[in-house]
Amino acid sequence: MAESIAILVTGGAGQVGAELQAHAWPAGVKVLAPARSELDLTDAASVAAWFSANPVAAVINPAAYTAVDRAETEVGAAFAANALAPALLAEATKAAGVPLVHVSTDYVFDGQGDEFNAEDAPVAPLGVYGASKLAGELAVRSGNPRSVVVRTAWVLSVHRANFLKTMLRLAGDRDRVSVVADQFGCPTSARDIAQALATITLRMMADPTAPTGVYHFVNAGETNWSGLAQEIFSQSARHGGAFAEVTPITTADYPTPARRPANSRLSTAKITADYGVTPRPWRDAVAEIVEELSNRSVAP
Ligand SMILES: NC(=O)C1=CN([C@@H]2O[C@H](COP(=O)(O)OP(=O)(O)OC[C@H]3O[C@@H](n4cnc5c(N)ncnc54)[C@H](OP(=O)(O)O)[C@@H]3O)[C@@H](O)[C@H]2O)C=CC1
Ligand SMILES: Cc1cn([C@H]2C[C@H](O)[C@@H](COP(=O)(O)OP(=O)(O)O[C@H]3O[C@@H](C)C(=O)[C@@H](O)[C@H]3O)O2)c(=O)[nH]c1=O
Ligand SMILES: [Mg+2]
Repeated sequence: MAESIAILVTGGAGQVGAELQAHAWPAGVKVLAPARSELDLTDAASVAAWFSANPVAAVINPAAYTAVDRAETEVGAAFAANALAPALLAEATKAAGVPLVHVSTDYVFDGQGDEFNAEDAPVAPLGVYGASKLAGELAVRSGNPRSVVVRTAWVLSVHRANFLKTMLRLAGDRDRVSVVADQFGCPTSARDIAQALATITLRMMADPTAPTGVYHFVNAGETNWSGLAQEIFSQSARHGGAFAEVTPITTADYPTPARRPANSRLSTAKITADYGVTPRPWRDAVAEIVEELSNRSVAP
């Protein structure tokens, strides 16, 4: 039997990391998802030791510090995970001669205008999280030219904490939820991102001349957080789950430590053209996640 090929997936307990582990990889591909205790991404010695003990054919890096508001005060932790760790992974993958596929965010943009942002639109993060993720992008691109940075946005899944699960929890004990209606973007299933990352990674492993650089991947269409909340509740109600009326409010009505972009829309034309990845509508992704959560909450 042929030996299997290993891929390192960081942040395996996160939303995207969990979906990458659950992904149906081709026979012969094995995913390694070490715990923090085995691989400390922010420690150069730990990263070097792990790579010398574990030969891999590619690295996918969804690990990140994702607490947007807390990052405003935990600047060191945000930059360690979001900028230093990608720099160390870029160095290690460059030395090993293998591709690095890194995950970034719409929060690198300041959210001017109302167009779908292309990959080369000017970046200007509004907060520490976005600034740390931008530093990570630059470290990846300069540290390993055989790399792809995939920016995504508004990630939803059955895993961990995310906006969808927060809304269902809030609806469990109140009839009405106030949600901002002046920040626009594209909700995205962590499962769909994992699929896109797998497609890119396998192609890069097979073809050293595969396209590199920055790509956007989000589900198709657009909404605002208030519209997303309404869709979550109407899907949930269909399954007999929690429901709340949504009161649309402005950003000014919902003060937070970190500023967020008013326009987070991302254009996906480039990933479709170069990698043949075509996102499904965001409502289909929401429906799948709400259904999966509602099946779980039904006692067997
Ligand atoms: N969530 C979102 O809405 C969006 C996310 N993104 C990006 O997508 C990627 C995936 O996000 P998502 O899956 O939601 O993230 P999660 O917050 O769900 O998971 C992040 C994972 O990274 C791990 N991690 C954090 N810091 C470190 C560290 N220093 N060393 C090792 N592991 C670490 C966490 O470990 P632990 O389990 O111990 O906490 C966790 O498993 C990230 O790069 C994020 O910036 C982009 C746009 C939107
Ligand atoms: C819980 C809640 C949030 N909101 C607002 C706050 C914010 O503007 C918006 C979304 O709330 P969140 O806390 O999910 O937002 P946030 O954590 O900023 O989500 C971001 O996470 C990072 C990691 C990313 O990379 C981004 O793409 C984006 O998904 O909704 C309300 O208006 N009402 C509410 O009851
Ligand atoms: Mg949040």
